[in-house]
Amino acid sequence: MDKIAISAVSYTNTLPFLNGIRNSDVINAIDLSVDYPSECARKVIDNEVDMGIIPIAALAKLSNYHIIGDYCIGSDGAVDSVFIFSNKPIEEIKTLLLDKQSRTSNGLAQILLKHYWKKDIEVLTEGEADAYVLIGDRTFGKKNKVPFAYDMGYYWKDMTGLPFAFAVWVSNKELPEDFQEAFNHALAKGVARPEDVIPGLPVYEGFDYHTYLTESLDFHLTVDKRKAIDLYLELYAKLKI
Ligand SMILES: C=C(O[C@@H]1C=C(C(=O)O)C=C[C@H]1O)C(=O)O
Repeated sequence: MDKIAISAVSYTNTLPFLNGIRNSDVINAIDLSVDYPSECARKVIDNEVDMGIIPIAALAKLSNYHIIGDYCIGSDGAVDSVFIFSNKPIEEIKTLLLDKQSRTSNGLAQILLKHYWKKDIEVLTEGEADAYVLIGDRTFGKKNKVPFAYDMGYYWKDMTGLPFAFAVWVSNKELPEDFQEAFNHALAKGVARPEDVIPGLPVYEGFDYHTYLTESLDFHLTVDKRKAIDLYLELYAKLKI
């Protein structure tokens, strides 16, 4: 059988998964690329790959998809790498710049602004704005340096009482059952030892990888995270985007 083409997120949050995959025989059955999340989504949507860990917002664009395995990039409250950063309090912002690398958090920011902060703002994809969305490693250590930082995992939990799944493993076609099992087993091995990926990572002042990987991130795709995905997709569908 041809190798299964997979696009994985290129951020630290996915390193435990990649560690599990690379230390398992499943690596011989796949063709792996790493991309930023919106590009992972595009590759799965355009059928350039068979599977990826893709932003949940992209599920709205897939007519036929299969969630693979029991893991996700998620959090139960503050995640420490998905923010709205701003020079003024969020109550005062009028414009929001989106992050080209994101899909879920771009939608989440708009959901929170509408339903949590009850604000109608203008959304920009280019140029200067009062506030901006930023995700992934580019946020590390930034929350103490920017005047206002809003962790979207925290505000989602405050609004809904639910944890959140930012990205899930998804295929755009039915994949063999034995592959799915082996892949899920590799992911399980990786997330059982997330701290194994820390040695050698770049240092960011005020950012602790151990806390991030073992406490802030929560890789288990639980029933409540699946509820959060359904609720997010319902609210996302009602945004004017
Ligand atoms: C926790 C994170 O979750 C992510 C956020 C995503 C998005 O906004 O589309 C997609 C994948 C994840 O990388 C992060 O990027 O820091």
